[in-house]
Amino acid sequence: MRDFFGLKEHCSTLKKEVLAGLTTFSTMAYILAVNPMILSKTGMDFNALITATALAAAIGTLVMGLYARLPIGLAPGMGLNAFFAYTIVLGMGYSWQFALTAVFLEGIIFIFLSLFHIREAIINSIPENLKHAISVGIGLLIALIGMANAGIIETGMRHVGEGRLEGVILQIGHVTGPGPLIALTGLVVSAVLMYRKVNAALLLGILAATLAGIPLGITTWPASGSLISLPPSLGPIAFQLEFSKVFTMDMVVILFTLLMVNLFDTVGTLIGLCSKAGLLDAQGRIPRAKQALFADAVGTTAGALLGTSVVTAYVESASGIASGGRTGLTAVTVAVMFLLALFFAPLFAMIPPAATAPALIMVGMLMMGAVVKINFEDTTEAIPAFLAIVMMPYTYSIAEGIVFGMLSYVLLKVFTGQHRKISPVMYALAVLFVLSFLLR
Ligand SMILES: Nc1nc2[nH]cnc2c(=O)[nH]1
Repeated sequence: MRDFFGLKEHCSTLKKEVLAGLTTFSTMAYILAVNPMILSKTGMDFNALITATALAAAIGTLVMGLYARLPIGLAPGMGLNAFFAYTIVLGMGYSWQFALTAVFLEGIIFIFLSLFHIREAIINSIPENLKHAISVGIGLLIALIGMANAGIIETGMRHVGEGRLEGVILQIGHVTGPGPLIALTGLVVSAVLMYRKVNAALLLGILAATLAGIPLGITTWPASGSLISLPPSLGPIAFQLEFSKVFTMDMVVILFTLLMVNLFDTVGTLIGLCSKAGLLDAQGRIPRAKQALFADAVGTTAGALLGTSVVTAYVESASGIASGGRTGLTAVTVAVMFLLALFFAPLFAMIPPAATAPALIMVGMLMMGAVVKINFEDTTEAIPAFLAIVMMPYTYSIAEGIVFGMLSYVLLKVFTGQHRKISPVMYALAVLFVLSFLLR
């Protein structure tokens, strides 16, 4: 097993990898509660969605661990589950069965794209500075998710004179409330342990925050009184595809959106995570990229059959990488935990979202470190990098950040006479991005 995962070659140990897997799982586990909450808005069965979410995550992550052998966890993505529920079903008026069919077709197209090396060509065409910018932007985005989960920041209103109120996108939350208080407690615990080079720093921060939530009343014992239960049946949502409206313009637009967002989210996440783990090769390429993309595609296709939205590589995997995870064994641990979670749903539901916030915030800080590698002297490099960085948290989307970074890169290089620095793949992507804006 040590040879299969290459533990020695990566200077890692069994203990380190399992701990890393537990850390990543603990930062991803919220999806077991949040994904069913979002997708059930379409009328899908909530309990069946818990099982579908856990199984889809386990399948995608297992392929990542055993086939791509990378320390990355997969689960239904938070951007595309909202697109599934709020845009396709509630906005455009389609059935959830139609939306699942779109996800299924997207997964199949992805499998073909990864077989023909197209996705790798796209990944490898991204310029060096933008790759660093992607890591930094993802860091800011996941710190933002953590801060918002904990209630340290929130949307709100401010006075603009004469008793009038105006909406503000972000403001400080009630930092003395229970959520922010346990998050800040966990943050201090994690930060001190990280300084002392304790591998489990992030996991222990989550544990400390969860315990701190008991006296404050936000960590509560399950209503059933038991921490163990049998997995809910998949019956109401599995294998419910509906092919009657496949050949429509709406399906083309939906498929194009799913493909673009999934592709760039996955690509950005893989680059950011592998760079953090020190796994990129001398040319800055992802090891076993084809297999990693395949894991994503298989997870999505299986997920659609089980009854959930697009499965993607999770940026939260940075927490396990930060605690030492370097090989597929980390991912296998995450997958096993998702399978176990099927029986311990009440236990995982006990961890309040605020308690996972410290890990997300600390990981954001670690990913920000790549900022020193960006060339800020040449403005045709610095401006695209800056746009990619800030647009990720501002739009709450890794994919949008990459689009802004890549489009501005192509435009600036062309208008400053440096068009030779742009590869044909970059030109093709720029055209596709413009098209995707026009089709929205
Ligand atoms: N990369 C990535 N990470 C996530 N973590 C939670 N949701 C997502 C997502 O949609 N993409």
